[in-house]
This record gives sequence, C-alpha cells and structure tokens, in this order.
Amino acid sequence: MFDGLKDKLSGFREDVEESAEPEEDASPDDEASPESSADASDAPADGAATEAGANEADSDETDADEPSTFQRAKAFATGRIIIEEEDLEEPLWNLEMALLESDVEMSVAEQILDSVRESMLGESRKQVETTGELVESALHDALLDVIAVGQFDFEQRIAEADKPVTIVFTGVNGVGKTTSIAKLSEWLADRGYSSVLANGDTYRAGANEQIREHADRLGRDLISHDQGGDPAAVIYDGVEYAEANDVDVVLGDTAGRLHTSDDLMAQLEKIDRVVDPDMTLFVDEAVAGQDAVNRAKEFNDAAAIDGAILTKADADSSGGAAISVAYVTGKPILFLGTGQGYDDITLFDPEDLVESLLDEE
Ligand SMILES: Nc1nc2c(ncn2[C@@H]2O[C@H](COP(=O)(O)OP(=O)(O)OP(=O)(O)O)[C@@H](O)[C@H]2O)c(=O)[nH]1
Repeated sequence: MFDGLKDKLSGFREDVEESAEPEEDASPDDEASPESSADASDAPADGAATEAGANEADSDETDADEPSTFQRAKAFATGRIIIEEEDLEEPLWNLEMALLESDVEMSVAEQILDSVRESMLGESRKQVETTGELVESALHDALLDVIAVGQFDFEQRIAEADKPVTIVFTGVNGVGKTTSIAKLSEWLADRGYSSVLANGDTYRAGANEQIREHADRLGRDLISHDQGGDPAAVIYDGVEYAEANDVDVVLGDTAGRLHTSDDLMAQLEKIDRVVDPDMTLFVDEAVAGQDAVNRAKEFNDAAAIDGAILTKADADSSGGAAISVAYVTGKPILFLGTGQGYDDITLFDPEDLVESLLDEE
C-alpha cells in the first residue's frame, strides 16, 4: 500500500542528507574532528566562525544568521547539523514533484512543503541529532498535519449516538460503495452492533440485486423499493424498521449518478431533510488519485459529507488521495478498503499511515 509514495519520501531524506552534510574533503581544520570537539556541542556559536576565519577564506564573511562552512562541519562532527535555505532548495523541489506525481493535491503539497521548510530551518535543528532524524521529524509533522484534519473517533461516535444511527453513503458508481456498506456492516457486527441495509440507489437497474447478494451472504435484512422509487422513502423505511426491531445502525446506499449532478444533489438534500442522517460518508477509490480528491471536494461542497471511505487502498501505490482528501474537504478519512473480502476494511489512523510512509524497512 502506497509504496511509490514511500519511496519518494525516502528519496527526499537522501537528497537533504546529500546537500546538507559536508563532504569529507570539505572538513576544515582539526578543531572540527570528533576527538577535539568537546566544546563544539553548542554549535553553531558565532565565535567559532571568527576563530576559524583565518583558515576559511570564503566563510568569514558569513551573516550572523547563516552558519559558515566551518560551523556546519563542526556541528556535523558533533552529530548535529545546520540546514540552510539553499540546502533545501533542490530537495524541496524534488519533493514537490514527487508529491504531485503521486497525485497529492496542489494545495496539500504546498502545505507540506511549507511546514517541512519551516521546521527544518527553524529552532528544531538545534535539538535533533542527525539530518535523517530532522527530515523524518519534519516530514512526520507535515504529513500528519494534513492527513489528520477533522479526525474523530468513529467507533466512539457510534457508541454514543442515539440508536438507530443512520449512515448514508454517497459517491460515484463502481468505486466500491456497496461493497463498503457490506464491509461496514461486518465491522459493526464484530463490535456488537446490529445493522440493516437500505438501498437508496433506486436509479440504477440491478442495484437491488447487487446489494441483496451482500445482504444474503451476511445474513442482514435489506429494505428496498422498486427501481425508480424515492430514495429518501427507502432510507426512511430503513430507519422505521430499525426502530421497530431494535437495530443499531441503518446503512443507506444512494445512487452515484443521476441525469444531472443537480438531481443528484437534490436527492441527497431530500434524504437529509426526510431522514436527517447522523453521518453522510463519501466513498471513492484511492486508486483514482486526483479524481477522487476532486470528487470528494464536489460532494462535500454540495452535500456536506462527514467523512470518507477510500477503497482499493491495497491496489494504490501513489497514496495521493489518502494524503489529500481530509485537507481538501476538512472532513476525515474514516476507513480504508484493503481488499475484496468483507473483513478487508481498516479504521483509518493518520499516525499509523504516517509511520508506515516513513518506515525505512
Ligand atoms: N481490491 C479491492 N477491491 C475492492 C475494494 N472495495 C471494493 N472492491 C471491488 O470493487 C468492485 C466494485 O465494487 P462495488 O461495491 O460493486 O462498487 P459500487 O461503488 O458499489 O458500485 P455501485 O453499486 O455501482 O455504486 C468490486 O469488484 C469490489 O469487490 C477494495 O477495498 N479493494
């Protein structure tokens, strides 16, 4: 999962190490050697630059804020580093290209670059030990900041909500919406919650049969009307059924396409009015990359989603959608679909994702 992106992030670390760490033959005098560096632990000290000035023809003019070659080498010898703007220029450019190639949305890529730049040039440089660690911590924080936008505890929300909890699923056809509903029904059952499926996709021929197959396999009840019926009425019936039968959660499918997108949005608005769902979840496939991000934005603008499920993460190497959707919509990714089986659904944990993206093994 997301291996392509992982490789690219690792490339950034190597780039910075290459441009920020002094080459061996660029080492100044003995003073910078590890054996004689006891006093260098506070580097960069401005005084050190003056002392070295005689031997460092090029560096003694250096501005007070900009470390000289000597300071950098001295700091490096003590296991510390000093990163300058120019060290980052090329690595950051490469990182930006890598993120965009990985389908990370432009504003998200810019946000990541800004925060990496800020934390690498800022105070943190004095507290970390190696370039690799500095890069890792800067990337970790930058990624987490964009990925964790709006995150909430889905399970806790289900636990605390009045029952039945109504969840409506929206998103275009063919991305794994119906399969995700079935998976979520299983996920809820594993945690002790009963659920009923309601097929609000009354538009598409064959939609009833498709969801019925899942319901039958899982032994769940399904509420459906004939094709062409009112989706809001189907989900309403699902809620009534749940109330009458003590079912905890109503999982309502909807059509992914209608004649026009206005019709589609009018349908979602009507469902909102009639059923007032506890959550509307947008479903799309991670492999759709930038298209998935754009659709998430459109659906959120039109129908105010509460969160997203990204399917087919198992087949996605780019990771762009997983990184971008929350930042772009302000709504969290709640689950990742990771295969075709009913158990192939994972609660989305931003910290886990960032750690796995930065894991060097
Ligand atoms: N590899 C993989 N395949 C998935 C995942 N989720 C769904 N699929 C497959 O994607 C295909 C489409 O899934 P559906 O659930 O039929 O798609 P849909 O969005 O419900 O389609 P509509 O009902 O037309 O809206 C099926 O073959 C699913 O098995 C996933 O997380 N990983």
